Amino acid sequence: MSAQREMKEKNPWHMPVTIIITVIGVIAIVALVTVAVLQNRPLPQKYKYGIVLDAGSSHTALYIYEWPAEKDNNTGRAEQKHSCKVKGPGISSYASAPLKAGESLRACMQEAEQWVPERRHRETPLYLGATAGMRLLNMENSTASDGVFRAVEGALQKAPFSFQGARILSGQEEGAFGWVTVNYLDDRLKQGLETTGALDLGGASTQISFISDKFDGSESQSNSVAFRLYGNDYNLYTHSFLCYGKDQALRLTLAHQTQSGPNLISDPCFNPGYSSTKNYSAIYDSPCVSNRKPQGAPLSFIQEGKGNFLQCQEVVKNVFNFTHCKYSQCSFNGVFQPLLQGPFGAFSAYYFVMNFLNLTDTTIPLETVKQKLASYCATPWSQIMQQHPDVKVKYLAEYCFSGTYILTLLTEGYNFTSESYSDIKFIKKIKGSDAGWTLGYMLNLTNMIPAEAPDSPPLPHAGYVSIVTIMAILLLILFIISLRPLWPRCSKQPQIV
Ligand SMILES: Nc1ccn([C@@H]2O[C@H](COP(=O)(O)OP(=O)(O)OP(=O)(O)O)[C@@H](O)[C@H]2O)c(=O)n1
Ligand SMILES: [Ca+2]
Repeated sequence: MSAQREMKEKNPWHMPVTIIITVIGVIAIVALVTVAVLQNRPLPQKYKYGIVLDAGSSHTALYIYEWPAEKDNNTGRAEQKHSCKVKGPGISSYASAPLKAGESLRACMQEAEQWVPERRHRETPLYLGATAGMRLLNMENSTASDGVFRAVEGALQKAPFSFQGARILSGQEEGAFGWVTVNYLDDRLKQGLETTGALDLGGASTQISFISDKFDGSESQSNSVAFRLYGNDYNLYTHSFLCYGKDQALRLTLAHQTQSGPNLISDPCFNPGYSSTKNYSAIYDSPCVSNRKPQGAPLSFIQEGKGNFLQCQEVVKNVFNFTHCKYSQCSFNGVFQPLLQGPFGAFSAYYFVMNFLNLTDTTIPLETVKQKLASYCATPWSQIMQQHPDVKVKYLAEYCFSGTYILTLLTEGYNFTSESYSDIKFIKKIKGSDAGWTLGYMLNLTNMIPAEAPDSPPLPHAGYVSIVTIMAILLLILFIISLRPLWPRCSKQPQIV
């Protein structure tokens, strides 16, 4: 008993000095880790916002983007926080009542005031970009398009945001910014990965944009856009076909079918049993077809559906001109196009139409897709209406035409084959943000994509915390080992009998 007590007394771990040193050591290490971790902890997130109005030919939509405030041009990604569809038609339809174009935006602007925190309102940039509808109106009647711009500018200046102007995007910009959006959202630009081509189908124009290894811009400079993004150089091929959006293309096919000014056309692109009276002046009231209006045509004609996909395809082919090409290769209408290089993301009306037709799966062979579309086109109009009571009749009536137009544009126009068709993905959103030109447009105007790769901290925060903790534990172990001379030597000592 007394030997045991003696040993206890000699055990340095029971000596006050050792205990104090150990406690101080442990406290110092815990304090070191805590301070290091807290000091370098990411600051609480603050967000910035940007608003873009997409004034398309068929409608206007407002998009609100949000991104972490400290990381504008670094690692944070801008994301779509909210979107609002403006009620009514596109702003170009208000040519004769421009003030109404401004008024139409009010409801969505009020929504934007709710979605962007009030303290950020004044610094939030607001842009309006108009596309093919306003391009056509400007060609047709520039006074009217100026009037529409004045009215929408007046309405947007009243908003509490930092209005940065309303303008018409060039076709090149529309194509290029759509491509930037898709690749930015997929994180392909920052990581320097292989990029995705962008296919955008609107109501009045359509864009195709992709990187082709065979394209350096020299063969057709008007189709070339050069970028330096995150330290990588890109030479993008892009083309916008004005009048080849879905609605204008329908006018082109109707113009083709009404060349001789008949009272009745039997239209293979509409379901059997569909019948509608249309005004000649309404069809030809667009610079895309105005010069083709037949002389002495009656006021109106009756369009009757025949529902024949193959015949519809023949009618649609007529809107593409393949007779001339001054380059090594062309898509159509004498426009240069390098060899297709996928993958591709196809959005806007490509998605709306193919999604309605249940044909977004491109792993299905192209022949099967055509058969399914043929069977949709042959379905009686009464049955289609019965099956889709909630779909707008205008859209519903046009899906056979639209599906046929999309397949014809892709295969005959752009030269997609049965194999390369599967390189296309019909998409609406990427990681919660709509595919379209608006995000790319805002990123460009706010300089949010740097030309050079941003400097990033050598270690992410989690890695930093782990290393500091491991080092501190190692120090503690070292410290304990350094106290070894003071360790009790009793337990393993041979017993002397
Ligand atoms: N559920 C829907 C929604 C739209 N559409 C069609 O899709 C086209 C509009 O596509 P969108 O990308 O919104 O065109 P805009 O941006 O308005 O036109 P643009 O880009 O040419 O200016 C219109 O023809 C419209 O009839 C459709 O078929 N089904
Ligand atoms: Ca559009």
